[in-house]
Parts: sequence; C-alpha cells; structure tokens
Amino acid sequence: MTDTIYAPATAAGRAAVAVIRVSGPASGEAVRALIGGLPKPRQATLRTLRHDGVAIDDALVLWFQGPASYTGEDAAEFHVHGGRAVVEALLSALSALGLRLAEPGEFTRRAFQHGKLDLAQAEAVGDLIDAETEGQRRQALGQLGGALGRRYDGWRDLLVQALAMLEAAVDFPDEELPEDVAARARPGLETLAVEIDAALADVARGRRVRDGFRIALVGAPNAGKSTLLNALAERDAAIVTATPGTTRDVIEVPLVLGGYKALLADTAGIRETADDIEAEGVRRARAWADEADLRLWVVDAAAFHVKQSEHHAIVRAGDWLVVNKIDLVEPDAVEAIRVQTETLGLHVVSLSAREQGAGPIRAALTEHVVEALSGAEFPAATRIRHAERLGEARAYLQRALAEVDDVELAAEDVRLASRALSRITGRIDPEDVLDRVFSSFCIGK
Ligand SMILES: Nc1nc2c(ncn2[C@@H]2O[C@H](COP(=O)(O)OP(=O)(O)OP(=O)(O)O)[C@@H](O)[C@H]2O)c(=O)[nH]1
Ligand SMILES: [K+]
Ligand SMILES: [Mg+2]
Repeated sequence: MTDTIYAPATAAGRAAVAVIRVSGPASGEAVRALIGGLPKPRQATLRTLRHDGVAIDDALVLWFQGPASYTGEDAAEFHVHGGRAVVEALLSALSALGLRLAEPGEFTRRAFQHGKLDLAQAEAVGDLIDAETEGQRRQALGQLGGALGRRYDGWRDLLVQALAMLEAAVDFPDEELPEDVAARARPGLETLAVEIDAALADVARGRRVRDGFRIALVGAPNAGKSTLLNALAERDAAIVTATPGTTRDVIEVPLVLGGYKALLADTAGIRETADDIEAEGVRRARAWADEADLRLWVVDAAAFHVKQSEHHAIVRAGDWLVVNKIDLVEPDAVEAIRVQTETLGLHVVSLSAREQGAGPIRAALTEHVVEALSGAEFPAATRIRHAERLGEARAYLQRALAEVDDVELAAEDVRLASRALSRITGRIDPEDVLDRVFSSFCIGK
C-alpha cells in the first residue's frame, strides 16, 4: 500500500499564502476529515479546516481525483494563510491523520512513476524552480513541455524501425522475406548517425544555458584582469593593486548577459614564479582557462611584446585579445598589436578598463554569449547525464553500421543504442520492439 504524503509546496517563512500538498490513496479521507466532505474535483472551494473540532484556518481547498493530478494519484491542495503557526497546525493535523511528510522530490518522483512526466521532464521541474535567468527559464520550460524527450523519441523510433527489419531477418531467415530486408535497415541508421553527430557537436550548449557560459580572464600579471572583472561585475569582487601577482585564487562572478547566465573568472597572472602560493594560482588559472568556453586574453597595450607569446598556448582561435590600458599608448599601438597577433585568429578589442570600465566590451560580449547559446533546435542535452547516454548510443550505432552483414550482432548493437537513448527519458519498454516487428511486417499473418 502506497503511503499518502504531505508537504508544504511554498517556501518556509511568513507569507500571504502557503500551499500544502497531499498525494496518495488516503488523500480523499484526509480532505473529508478536515472539511467534512469532498469538494468538486479541480475546483477551488473555500472551507474552514478543522481538526479534533478545533478550527485551523479558512482555506481554499482543491481536490484532484487520480489520475487527473500532478502525481497521477488522488491528491489535494490547501491554500492557507502563510503564517508559521497556521502551517504548523495543518502539518500536525495531517500527521495525526496518519499521513507522512514527503521526501525531497517525492511528488515529482510519483508523477514519473505514474507516467505523468518522463525523466527529462522531471529534471526540468527542478531546473525551472532553480531558473534565475530568462535563458534558464525558457530551456527548462521547453524541457518540461517534452521538447527534449520528443527528440529522443524520434531517434528511438528510427532505431526501433531498423531493429524490426534486422530482427525479422534473424528470426525468419527462411520465410518469404524480401532478400534485402537487413540491408534496408542501413539508410535509417545512417541518417540517425548524421543527426546524432550534429546533436553531439552541439551538446555543450544546453548545459551552458543551465549552468552558465564560462568566460576566463587570463594573461600576464598586471595586465588589468581584475580591473576588468570588477568593471564587468559592477562591484569590487577582486583586489586590484599595482603589485604583479596580486590575484591568486580563481574568483568567479556570475553575470547575466542577454538573459543568459555566464560565469566570469578572474585568474592569477601567468608567469614563472618561485612563490609556492602564486605557482598554485597559476596552475588553477591554466586549468580554469582550459575548461572555459571563451578566454579573454588581457594584455597591457604599453607593455605588449614577444615575451607574452608564452600566453599563446592558453588561447585558441576564436578567443578574444583584450588590449587594455590604451590610455597609455598612441592609437596606432593597438593596430601594431593586432598585426603581431594576426595568425592567432583572435577577436581583438581595445579599451582602458580603468578609465572606461567595461562599456566598450559589454555589448560585444553579450552578443557573443547570445550567439553561442541560442539555437534553432532545442538542445539535445542539458545535463552531463544526457550527453553521456547520447555518446554511448552513437558508439553502438557506429558498431552496428560496421557489422550490418552480421545481422545478429548489428541487431544487438541497435538494441543497445536504443536502450541508451531510453535511459535519458526513463522509458524502457522492449515490448514495443516486438510489436513493431509484427505490425510492420505482417509475418505469420
Ligand atoms: N593606466 C591604466 N592602468 C590600468 C588600467 N587597468 C588597470 N590598470 C592598473 O594596472 C594595475 C594592475 O591591475 P590589476 O587589475 O590588478 O591587474 P591584474 O592583471 O589583475 O594583475 P595580477 O592579479 O597581479 O595578475 C593596477 O594598478 C591598475 O590600476 C588601464 O586601463 N589603464
Ligand atoms: K596586480
Ligand atoms: Mg588580478
């Protein structure tokens, strides 16, 4: 017998309204005990909640008869005045009625178990609650609406179709099947491989929308990295001094750029040093920069020379060269640096972070992030879990395509690929493979 659970759905503390949710087979009984009857399902009804003859509060009561509820079970909501004592009194009444306080995520878990949400949608519930930027909100809402699941289901359908053909060739080799039934699986699998490759190339985007686009400030000591960080963050997050080697720890600052979350990191100036602490800072700087989506290589316009070429190794084509301190140089100095670094394929911007702040680069940086994170298609992955399963499916598919002459091996790999995709949405039902075999081939009549 399933427990009936209860929990506050709204945050703890004083508020105008608090919502307490109940779900499970004894929900109806609990509602009856508190208000003396069951209101019409899905209709907000004003009633006085009473326990042991004592009034708790006047509340809006919503009764949901399963499966037409969030969890798919019988469920109810009580909208009470959001005072601590009111909420406490209702929670103890529910406990006294034999209900149990829900575990974290238990309502959504039940919704998944009753087929109300797939696994990716259940994850999206959490993402939507955590969303702080427009980009996060839009992506979570799309995923909750099933956008991610639909992509995987479409791919899985292609796999199941191919599997149906391969399995027919395995199970009924001597029957009146067309000669080339196994070969007919190939084009579908090839199309799928191309689609998954495109999705894998784009696999970081969804995660970056969710977790933040990572931008590293790197360069020589005293180039002005911390000055630029503070300007972009609009607060004194990092210490700025005239002493080279000031920054040691990586200082991460969250930013919202064009509605997307970005994570900007100030790092230690990179140089050879005998100082243990600074050397560790340099190691961390390199590591963070290596993992970042974009590196801003900050250089001092007045002190740029070939010695800084050691920093070439940290930046990649498409990264930015930020020529700072232009207040100290003639205008043609920037052009000279541009020419010197031409072969690196960097996007060159120039400013005086101390005199102008971040104004000269904020708009371009925003545009870069928006360009990188917006896409026509819903991303194929918003978490590492999705990306891993997708890569796994692609590897099985590769193997299946290589061994299409050995129908049995190919079928097994297609089955494994399909299972990897199923794990993303949590739908694993091998029965539908057999259903497909018989419906699409009409074997056995
Ligand atoms: N003239 C001028 N000075 C600047 C500019 N930006 C920064 N500075 C100065 O350069 C010095 C070093 O600045 P920081 O921001 O600490 O440089 P950093 O790259 O973070 O240095 P480390 O943390 O030591 O690697 C400070 O004295 C800043 O005031 C600028 O645009 N023009
Ligand atoms: K400094
Ligand atoms: Mg610094």
